[in-house]
Amino acid sequence: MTKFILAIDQGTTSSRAILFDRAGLIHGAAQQEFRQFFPQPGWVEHDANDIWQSQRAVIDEVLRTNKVAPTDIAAIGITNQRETTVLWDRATGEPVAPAIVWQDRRSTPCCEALRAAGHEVLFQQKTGLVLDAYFSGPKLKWLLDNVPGARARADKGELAFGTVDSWLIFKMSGKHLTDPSNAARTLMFNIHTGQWDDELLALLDIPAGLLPAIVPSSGIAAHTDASLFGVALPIAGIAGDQQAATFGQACHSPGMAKNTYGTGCFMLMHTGQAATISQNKLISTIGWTLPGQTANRTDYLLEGSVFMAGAAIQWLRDGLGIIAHADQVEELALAVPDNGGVLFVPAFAGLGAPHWDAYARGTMVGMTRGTNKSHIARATLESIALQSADVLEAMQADAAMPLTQLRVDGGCARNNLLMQFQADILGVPVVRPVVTETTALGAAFLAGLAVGFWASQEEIAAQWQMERRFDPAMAADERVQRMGEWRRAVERSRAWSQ
Ligand SMILES: Nc1ncnc2c1ncn2[C@@H]1O[C@H](COP(=O)(O)OP(=O)(O)O)[C@@H](O)[C@H]1O
Ligand SMILES: O=P(O)(O)OC[C@H](O)CO
Repeated sequence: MTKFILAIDQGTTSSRAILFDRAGLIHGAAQQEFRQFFPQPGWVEHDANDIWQSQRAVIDEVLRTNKVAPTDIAAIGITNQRETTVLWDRATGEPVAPAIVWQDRRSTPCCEALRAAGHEVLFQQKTGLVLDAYFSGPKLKWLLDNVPGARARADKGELAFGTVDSWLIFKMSGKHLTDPSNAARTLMFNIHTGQWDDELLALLDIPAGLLPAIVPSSGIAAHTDASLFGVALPIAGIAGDQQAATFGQACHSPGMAKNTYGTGCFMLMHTGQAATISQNKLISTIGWTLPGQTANRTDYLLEGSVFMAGAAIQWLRDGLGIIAHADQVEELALAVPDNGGVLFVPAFAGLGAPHWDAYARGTMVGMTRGTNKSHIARATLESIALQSADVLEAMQADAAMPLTQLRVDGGCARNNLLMQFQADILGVPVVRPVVTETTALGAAFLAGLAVGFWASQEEIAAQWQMERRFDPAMAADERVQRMGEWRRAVERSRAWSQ
């Protein structure tokens, strides 16, 4: 009897492979960082071969170090950094250009031109997204327009486009596939019909022949080439990393939400089986598609991304040098009873949801002669929670669903002071699970459901276990006053570099 699901978690800076047992607990994990390229200001690239080779290496390592045979694995689940765009030669399997990473801004002029031509509402209605360089379609157009010979070769059917899930599946199985949660991040995919959209493809000037076939997020999509593991293993789960984390946090029904506190913050709320198009500058996205008894069932999410969260803690470490390790920020902040009136808006790269102000810049206000580094540490931690509170407020205005608890994960979620302040400022309990590798767990769950390793979504949800709950302790009037102060600080940061 097989014992494990192998989750492949291909992130922006590292590739991970994690083995999960039937209890949904981690049996073993391996991780490897890979190279980042910044060839011009605003450009971020990966070598797609590095992505595959680092992923291959950690898969081998996790099997070897845990003495797990491929025959012990019931299925593989894949989750990945989203939007990052790979273009490769179908015949040789070699990339024709560096992969353009989600953070890369080079396709901004393409988005501005589409906006100027009046297409913004069409894109938002069909894709749930804002017309922004973040997403894959404009990145793919840039590659076709700028890599010598690429457009002609694409027209002849020689090339294939994919997000990172597609690329890894191609490398493992030779199949050209993606799932709706990844396709929904491209500005080329209609989230209501679940199909690539010809009208949007025409506006972006992208030939449909480049695109992968769409398969459900949970279901046997392909088998690995026998040469990889000696046996053909089913690839049975596929989802973008934030959607996978939402699934792994068992946010399976409307109104449930999770927030991942990593470099940035990604808050996603389940909104049911029809898309809610945001009126408050959030993104609507597909969470996952599960096979149903008669038809596939698609679950939709609202998403808000905050650009600077853990990155602001890294700035305390690397920019100011007031801590040596991220873990020290809690102790430093606890050396003072409060922020001493200091507010910090870490808009180093502008503000993301719900402000979307590319010209906002980092701003610290309220300092006096008594301000010290502990106040700054405290204000930095508070800024992570306050930015998340802005996103949640927009979400609740869109979805009109009261939140009963916020499930949390990611590197900064280890910080108890931050989690308590998050509960206080939201007025909602914050709940941290035992397994915080929720991204990989979500991919494992999707794969395990497809092959009967787990019987049902209910069985999975029952495996979710709380490690700690933070109950709100702040008085309502103080909360209102603190949010008011925060709004004034955000106003001061806005449009600064314009
Ligand atoms: N104890 C802590 N308190 C606050 N932030 C922390 C702590 N430990 C780590 N971090 C932050 O967590 C981030 C890393 O989290 P992770 O989930 O691995 O992010 P990513 O997947 O985006 O690389 C770093 O930016 C780091 O500054
Ligand atoms: O790789 P991460 O964890 O930084 O996630 C990246 C997101 O998927 C980008 O949308």
